[in-house]
Amino acid sequence: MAASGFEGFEKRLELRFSWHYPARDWLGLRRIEFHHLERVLALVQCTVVSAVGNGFFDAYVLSESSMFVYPTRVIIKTCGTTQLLRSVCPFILLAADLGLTICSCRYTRGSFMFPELQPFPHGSFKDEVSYLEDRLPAALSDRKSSVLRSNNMAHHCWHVFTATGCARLGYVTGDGSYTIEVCMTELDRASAGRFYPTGIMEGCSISKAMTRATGIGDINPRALICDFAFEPCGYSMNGIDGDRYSTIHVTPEEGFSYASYECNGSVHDAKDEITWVLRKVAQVFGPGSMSVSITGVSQEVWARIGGSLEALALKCCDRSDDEFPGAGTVIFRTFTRMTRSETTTGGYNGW
Ligand SMILES: C[S@@+](CC[C@H](N)C(=O)[O-])C[C@H]1O[C@@H](n2cnc3c(N)ncnc32)[C@H](O)[C@@H]1O
Repeated sequence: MAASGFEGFEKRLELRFSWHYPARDWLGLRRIEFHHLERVLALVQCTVVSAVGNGFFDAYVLSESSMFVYPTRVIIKTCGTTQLLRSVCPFILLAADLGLTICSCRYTRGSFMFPELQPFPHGSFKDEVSYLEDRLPAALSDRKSSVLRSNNMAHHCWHVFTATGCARLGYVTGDGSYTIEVCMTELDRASAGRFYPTGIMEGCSISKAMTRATGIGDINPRALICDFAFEPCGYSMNGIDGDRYSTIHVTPEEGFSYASYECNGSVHDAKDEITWVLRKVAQVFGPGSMSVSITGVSQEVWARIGGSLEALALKCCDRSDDEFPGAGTVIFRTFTRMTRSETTTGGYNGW
């Protein structure tokens, strides 16, 4: 790995809100004026590079990853040396002005490639947790922080903090919805090379050409894609499909290559939909290592996903699960590319 480079691993924050009775309107947080969002993002140290919305939510591609604003939920994911947690207090205040009270907070991230470059409080998980503990209202009393470890790949640990106020604040769990977060490193060089603009792409939008040429556009053909190509390399996209979002961010530079995929879904979706999606994601990037974290699905769904990645020569080398009060179970798996001998001898080590 390079001594120093762009930090691809994102920090992700999800804040959910409930209405003060009797206030309620169908736009909720989507009423926050754009200049207020820009001020919050300035604190985090990133900007909006493009935006799209539908009847359910607004999706923003940021200079460092993405933000999704639903009527009662905001998801913000930022990479590099951004200070994501500085957005917590402003969002709580902006929501309060609209009659919304925070009822849950979830913060997740992988292990940084260059932790020494992270500004406070992101230099350590302990500082991040203290920062959140100090700023969240006491009513979010069910709290837990945990690091789900990968024994075989020390650089693929999953850091999770949750705080909920449960039913008394209107927070609902167990509705069958889930979120998948995928982090991939050591991207196949040919695949990573497609995220550098080339002369062949002249004459049409570079980002659209990347979406098409890489196969990203086929992951969910129903989704409206808002994509962005960085100079001299790099790519981000948000997909919107009804109330579902998906997002991909790519750092293609050799030595610290990284790509992430994230989407939300429901256990009531077609049985093999998520399996197909993850297979396609693995095919697009050809990662040497891949971690998958899911909140809200059963072990049975996991077994299907694992079997399908194995068929792409990715073996599960670690598993770690943890229960979070009021927030459900987080399942974390890490995979590595099989060696040639493992693929020929069927080296699958079980799920
Ligand atoms: C696509 S952005 C999104 C970050 C995402 N979390 C990731 O690393 O996969 C990161 C890539 O864009 C490149 N890049 C170029 N200009 C950038 C900018 N102003 N801000 C962030 N990334 C930029 C980086 O070198 C890197 O390859």
